[in-house]
Amino acid sequence: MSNYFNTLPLREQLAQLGKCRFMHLNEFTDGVNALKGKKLVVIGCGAQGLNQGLNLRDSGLDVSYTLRAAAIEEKRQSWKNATENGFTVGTYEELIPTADVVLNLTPDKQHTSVVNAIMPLMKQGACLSYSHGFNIVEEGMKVRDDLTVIMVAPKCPGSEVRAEYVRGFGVPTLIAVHEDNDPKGEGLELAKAYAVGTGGHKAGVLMSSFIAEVKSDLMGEQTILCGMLQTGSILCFDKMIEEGVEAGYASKLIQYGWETVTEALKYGGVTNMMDRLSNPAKIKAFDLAEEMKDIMRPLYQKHQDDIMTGHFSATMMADWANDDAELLGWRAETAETAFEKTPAGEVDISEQEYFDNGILMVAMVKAGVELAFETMTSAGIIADSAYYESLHETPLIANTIARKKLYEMNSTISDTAEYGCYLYNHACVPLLGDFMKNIKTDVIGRGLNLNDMGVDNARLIEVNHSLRTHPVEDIGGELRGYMADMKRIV
Ligand SMILES: NC(=O)C1=CN([C@@H]2O[C@H](COP(=O)(O)OP(=O)(O)OC[C@H]3O[C@@H](n4cnc5c(N)ncnc54)[C@H](OP(=O)(O)O)[C@@H]3O)[C@@H](O)[C@H]2O)C=CC1
Ligand SMILES: CC[C@](O)(C(C)=O)C(=O)O
Ligand SMILES: [Mg+2]
Ligand SMILES: [Mg+2]
Repeated sequence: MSNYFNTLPLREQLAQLGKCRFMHLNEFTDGVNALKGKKLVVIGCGAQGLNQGLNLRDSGLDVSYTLRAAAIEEKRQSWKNATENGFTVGTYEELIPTADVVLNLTPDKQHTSVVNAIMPLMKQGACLSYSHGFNIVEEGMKVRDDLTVIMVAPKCPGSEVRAEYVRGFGVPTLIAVHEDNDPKGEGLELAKAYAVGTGGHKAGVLMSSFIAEVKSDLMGEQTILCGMLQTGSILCFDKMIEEGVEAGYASKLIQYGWETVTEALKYGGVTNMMDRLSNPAKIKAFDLAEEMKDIMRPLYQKHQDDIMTGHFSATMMADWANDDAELLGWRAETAETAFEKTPAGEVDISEQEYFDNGILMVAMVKAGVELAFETMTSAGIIADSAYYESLHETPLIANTIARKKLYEMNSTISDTAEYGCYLYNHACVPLLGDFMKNIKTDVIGRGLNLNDMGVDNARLIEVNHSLRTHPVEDIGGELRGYMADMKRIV
């Protein structure tokens, strides 16, 4: 097996990267019909497996779980997740031969061995589905010619896939059919029905390609979504402690601050998040973000370049072959950071105070979202997809930090995202070292404390214009518009 993307001619690589079309609700009038009466067998019952399975069953589909033998014998957490929710659980030999659709929801590292184990057991003409295309695109997995291969990738953590469905809505989802494996031409109909079953069609479905999904998903998770929030948490906390801010206050400001400031992002993009600041604070955050964008741009470009060339996947796979030594080392190191070990204090922080005393955090979110979006789109990722992988998903990841800090974020996301997050963090903390030397508590911890809130009109107009005309705001306004429309329909 070798990197599939790298085997394609350039024009085909570009065509696949640029494949992305927002699908309208009227393209889903057939609902889950293409999957009705079919047997869906999910492999793995973790973050995505459990939550997607619950939604698909509630949408009237026949869902059961197959787990590796040891998980069943030892009644592991995955076995408990499935059985306690009333699902049938069986071994590969018992369930895979009965499946019309096999949903591979095991960690990416396991895909080659899992797919090789189940392929000989799969029915002639059945369908194999993924929620992330790493195995196909980066490892070059070849799937039996008679099998249809699709992808249905929710653009959010598994917990939100379920929570949004229960609220009567869904999460934006990217679907794709592997062009080498669509023998009966039914891949798209199956993927659409699956997206309806998870509720994704209500929030927005992008019809894309395995390649575009992998190259954008990896980029988002490594940089703004997880890497930047981890780096920002560590740097902001350490700075506040160095400057004498009370530790419990500093811990709380960060743990809940990301969630609060990105809630504004969710409703009205970067513009609305920045509008929550006073005029002098907005100009300060804007300048800090511009400075950080200049410092971090080469790092964002390196991550995107390494993802495109396959350097990133080769590096991570080398770690897989080395018993995850780097991943486990970084995980242990994160658990020992001062931010992680300092509990949030019993102190009240109002919603507005998170903005006023977290100007640097707002600037970090702005810089990270814009850089990730700019870097992805300049590499050929379509704006809709880049928006979901930068701005849209940031609040969903911030929610996990509010629950249980970086531990919760890194255990909720996939192992692939966790590895990329640490990789980014290791490069970004030293990169921002000199910048952080000039940071004081006026922008993190205590606020500007100005007697005169006046600003120069011309400068404010310039800043507002720059915020409102950034391309992430254009596509964001359009896509959030679809989501608001659909919320009214539900
Ligand atoms: N985490 C997320 O929110 C997102 C994940 N994805 C993608 O979804 C897929 C699943 O990821 P995620 O939900 O994070 O995975 P998890 O780590 O949460 O769950 C993995 C499940 O697979 C089982 N498993 C692990 N190793 C094996 C193995 N060798 N053979 C069989 N089963 C195994 C585990 O059970 P046990 O160990 O008990 O056998 C567990 O039930 C990945 O492709 C990921 O990239 C996509 C979008 C978001
Ligand atoms: C952001 C990380 C993610 O891509 C996701 C939840 O979408 C993952 O792989 O977990
Ligand atoms: Mg993702
Ligand atoms: Mg991912």
